[in-house]
Amino acid sequence: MTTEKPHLDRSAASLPLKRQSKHSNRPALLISVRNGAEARIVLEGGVDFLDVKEPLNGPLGAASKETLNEISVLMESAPDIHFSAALGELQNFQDERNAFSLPEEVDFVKLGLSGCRSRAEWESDFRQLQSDISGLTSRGQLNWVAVAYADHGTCDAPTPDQVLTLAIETGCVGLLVDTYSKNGLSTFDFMSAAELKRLRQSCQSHDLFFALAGSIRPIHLPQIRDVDPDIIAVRGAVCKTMDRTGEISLAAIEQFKASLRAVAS
Ligand SMILES: O=C[C@H](O)COP(=O)(O)O
Repeated sequence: MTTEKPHLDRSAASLPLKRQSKHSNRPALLISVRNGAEARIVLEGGVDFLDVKEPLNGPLGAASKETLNEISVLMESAPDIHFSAALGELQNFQDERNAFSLPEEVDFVKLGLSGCRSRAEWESDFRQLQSDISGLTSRGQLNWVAVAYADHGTCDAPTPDQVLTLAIETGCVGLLVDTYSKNGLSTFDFMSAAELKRLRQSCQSHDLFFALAGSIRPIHLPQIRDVDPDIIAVRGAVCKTMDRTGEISLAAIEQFKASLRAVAS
């Protein structure tokens, strides 16, 4: 079992978070969990960001209020680990709005933009939602992460460049590139390392962090080293049999972290 100390200080979540992990010569690690049992395993394995989502509800499927509350209690004893929550897709949020609740321990939120590209008002809807959610939470400030889908063409989402512009204009703290269709294809099946690197550089010049997800596997780590993201975000890679709808395993976390260290060294 690794006892590696998480190296991001949640008290510094107000940023600049970008490049905080660089002294360790590897990107920060985000792992998405779906319940308290998985959160315990991830906290034991060591992580920089604990993210909560329900994979059966979509790539950024929101978890239930009960799950978020259960994990919030665990996060009280992990003050140096960032806590993020997926809120689902902007196009569905109105339906879910009445049931919406966010524990105040959550530092980062992310929302998908599938179905938005062909809607003229998607940017104003995003802004409106940011402001509505601030009003619905007891937190004074939430850190928003804009999500670009590498397979935007298959889910009618804005392009990564359009999402980056939105992120800059709406005060997001970071940009996450992920995949919408969790069907075995990875971000690298849709975008080259050079394209991702260019996005990372644009993020850097606008003081945004750049996070990379999308069925990332150890085989992608050499390309990822080239891209040099601030954060690598995974779920499937640390699940038993690498099935993101399955259970997270401590052995898989340790193996993935060992691969990360090997590529970084
Ligand atoms: O936020 C990141 C996602 O949970 C990544 O999930 P995945 O590795 O199964 O594509």
